[in-house]
Amino acid sequence: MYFLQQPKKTKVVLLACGSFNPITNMHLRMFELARDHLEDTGQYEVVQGILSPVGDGYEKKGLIEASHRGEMAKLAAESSSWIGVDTWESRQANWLETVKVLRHHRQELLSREPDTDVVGTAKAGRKRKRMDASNEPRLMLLCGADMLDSFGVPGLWKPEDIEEIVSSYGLVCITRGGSDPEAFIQGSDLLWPHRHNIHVVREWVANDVSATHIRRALRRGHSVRYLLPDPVYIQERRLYTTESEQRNPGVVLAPLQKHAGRHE
Ligand SMILES: Nc1ncnc2c1ncn2[C@@H]1O[C@H](COP(=O)(O)OP(=O)(O)OP(=O)(O)O)[C@@H](O)[C@H]1O
Ligand SMILES: O=C(O)c1ccc[n+]([C@@H]2O[C@H](COP(=O)([O-])O)[C@@H](O)[C@H]2O)c1
Repeated sequence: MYFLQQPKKTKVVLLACGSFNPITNMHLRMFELARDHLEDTGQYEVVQGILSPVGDGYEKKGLIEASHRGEMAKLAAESSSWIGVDTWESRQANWLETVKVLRHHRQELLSREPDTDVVGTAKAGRKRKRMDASNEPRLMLLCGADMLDSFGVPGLWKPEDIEEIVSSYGLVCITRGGSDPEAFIQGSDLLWPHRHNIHVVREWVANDVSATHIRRALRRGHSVRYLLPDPVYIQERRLYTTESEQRNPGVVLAPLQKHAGRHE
């Protein structure tokens, strides 16, 4: 009797870059949606999710210190067994293009010491062994549809960076009100050749919670409970009140004008 061998699943690590100012329930939900979608194809096993808050060098209007954003993200991720926060990006002195953040994390994955690959006896001690490229998990960028749309903003992303992201890494994009990722890919000569590397995940439960809405509610003294994982950290430090917004008064990086519709 012959049994068909199950093809080996590709292990995937999802990386989400963004302000997370502050982290919302939807930021965490993106990971769950992406994992279900990829694993439903039968081809992938999602093994890790990484939240990478952008550094202070991003200087976006209303962006509070990376230390606070990172801490809130860490507290939020405590509820997950597979999503974590990596502050490497936010600890860099200057803002970094997303492709550089991806390169860094791929390098980290390559030099990671997986338990299964540890060789040597107790006497010899643990011996470091580099993971070979064949069992290296694949790193993919996770984003919402507005971030995909931003690829089309002239001068915002370098075309060669976009090309590298979609060809060498791959993209998982969660739909978001007001964006049509399929139409965007269809209309882009840069993305179309790499369409098989771009996974569009439809979020059927319309959920357009955004950090902008949360910051606005906080400025007005309104409740943000159930929109984000832990409002206590914010309340105790009086973050996102009018006074705390003075850190980057009026600063909107030229590239960020893409957000003009959603940001005050
Ligand atoms: N409601 C949502 N649906 C789908 N994707 C989302 C949603 N909220 C955030 N994202 C995605 O999460 C990532 C990080 O987003 P970001 O930190 O900019 O959050 P945001 O809520 O859009 O913030 P802001 O309102 O300050 O622009 C981006 O890829 C963004 O597209
Ligand atoms: O790499 C780029 O050229 C690039 C251009 C614009 C934005 N990004 C990244 O996209 C993310 C956008 O986050 P946000 O909160 O401004 O929507 C953030 O992580 C930025 O570093 C990256």
